[in-house]
Amino acid sequence: MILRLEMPPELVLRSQEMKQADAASIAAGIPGIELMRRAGGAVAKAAAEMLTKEAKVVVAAGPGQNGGDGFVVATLLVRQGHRVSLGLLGNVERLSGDAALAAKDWKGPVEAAEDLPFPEADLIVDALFGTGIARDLYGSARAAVERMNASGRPILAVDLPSGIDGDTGRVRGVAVRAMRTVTFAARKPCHLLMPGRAFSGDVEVADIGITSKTLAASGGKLFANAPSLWLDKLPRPELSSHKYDRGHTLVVSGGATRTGAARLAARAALRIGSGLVTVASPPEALGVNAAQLTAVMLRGCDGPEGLHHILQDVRLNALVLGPALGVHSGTRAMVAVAAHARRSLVLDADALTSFEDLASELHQAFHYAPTVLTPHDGEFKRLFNGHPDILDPESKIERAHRAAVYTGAVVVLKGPDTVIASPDGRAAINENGTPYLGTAGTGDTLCGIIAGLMAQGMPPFEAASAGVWIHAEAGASFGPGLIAEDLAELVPGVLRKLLN
Ligand SMILES: NC(=O)C1=CN([C@@H]2O[C@H](COP(=O)(O)OP(=O)(O)OC[C@H]3O[C@@H](n4cnc5c(N)ncnc54)[C@H](OP(=O)(O)O)[C@@H]3O)[C@@H](O)[C@H]2O)[C@H](O)CC1
Ligand SMILES: [K+]
Repeated sequence: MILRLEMPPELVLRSQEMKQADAASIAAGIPGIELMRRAGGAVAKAAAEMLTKEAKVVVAAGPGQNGGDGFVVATLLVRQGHRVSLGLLGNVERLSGDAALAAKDWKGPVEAAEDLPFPEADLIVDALFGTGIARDLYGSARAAVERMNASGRPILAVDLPSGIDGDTGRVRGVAVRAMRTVTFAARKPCHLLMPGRAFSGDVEVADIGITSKTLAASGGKLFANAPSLWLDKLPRPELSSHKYDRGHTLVVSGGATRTGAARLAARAALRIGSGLVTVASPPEALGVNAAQLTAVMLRGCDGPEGLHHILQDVRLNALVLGPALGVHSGTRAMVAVAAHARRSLVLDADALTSFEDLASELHQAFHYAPTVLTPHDGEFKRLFNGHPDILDPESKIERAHRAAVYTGAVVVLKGPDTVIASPDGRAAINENGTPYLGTAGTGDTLCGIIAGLMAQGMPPFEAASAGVWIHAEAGASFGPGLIAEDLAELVPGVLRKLLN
């Protein structure tokens, strides 16, 4: 992993934002047809890398500008000596704008997409649909995609695989399974969100002359989660700093038979650099915890009143609440005490599901307590049951964003494509997840990492984004056989790569 500090965060643009960037570039003097020629040129270059001379390329073009790109690709590949057949969904007279201009450059026959010989192709170029897909594919559009996939031949997708929704990554009925995708100027959410990420294959971003300034003016709040987004805010211990400078994380433990989650979170908080870590344990679990803790300290904590008493110590500046606390009013009362204590909070598991059907109690509840919620899909659905305005959006980014605005907390909506959303509109999509993290207790470890970063002063959005990335990187560095107990011990290796 080569980390260059000067690398700016990678912007991800939604379809509408991309259209604005297009228009701004055209207004700044780059004709649309020139953008299309550059886009097609980038695809043709990628295709040529995948082909031997004389190879047979089959280009499937659609009725819009994505199809226009396809005409450009076909024209260029013929000039490079390849055998190219092009089929169009719809008829060429109905093409408009730049696509019509691109079609004029194509000197070969325009076949019907339905008749294209996909099985004979050395390479199929998918230029049916891009960001303009407006509904589920049906009829001849659906048939073309199904025949492309059935051919078993390698497919190079233009901008994004046809049938994938650019903003949500969802399959609109059926979608092309591409080996490779060439997109333009910036990646779209579908290249990072599942299943769009899987359908896109290897994604290459081609520079077609749209400046980063134009992109930032058109988008600017959606990012790929990577060190470039938060490395500048990652705590770096100074020689002079001592443990009290690096915060004090408090993890509230469950009852005598449910204490492991708190210890996993506590160990992770220590490993990520929290100066001190304490487990607040119910009296009946003190013995169990004491027998298994060393550098992590231990205090008795009897319910919400006990927590209120402990929090008189203002040095306790970050809390983890939730894992194994139980789904009941006592847990809700603990959350209320923590929120009023104005410390950094990470709420997970039972601290979330205790508010099932009571999400209104979390409405704007965290103004004074920098808070991160870390639900997986199931917990999210239970927590916001009865809030269709939050649950309904098809976009995972939109759901997480609305939950963040509603609660006032940063929301980490976990999955293979975890989305981190802030109430201020920023969001990041994580893509270094590994299936090996799907084992008991890894969520507890993530809570500890995020809380430990906030204990050291990292703001909640950056702490959550960095925590998700570091957590996944640690899991991926271990691979098969990973169990939650391994994760915290793998954090130092990831920190070394980040901080050296
Ligand atoms: N800077 C850039 O990113 C550039 C992008 N380019 C390419 O432009 C496309 C976006 O082009 P657009 O025309 O907006 O959209 P599409 O080509 O993806 O498709 C729209 C047409 O498809 C029809 N449509 C939509 N859904 C369906 C469906 N389910 N079944 C059948 N037909 C469908 C739609 O017709 P309507 O009936 O909905 O009006 C449109 O005709 C982008 O992806 C890039 O590839 C530029 O070329 C270069 C710069
Ligand atoms: K496409």
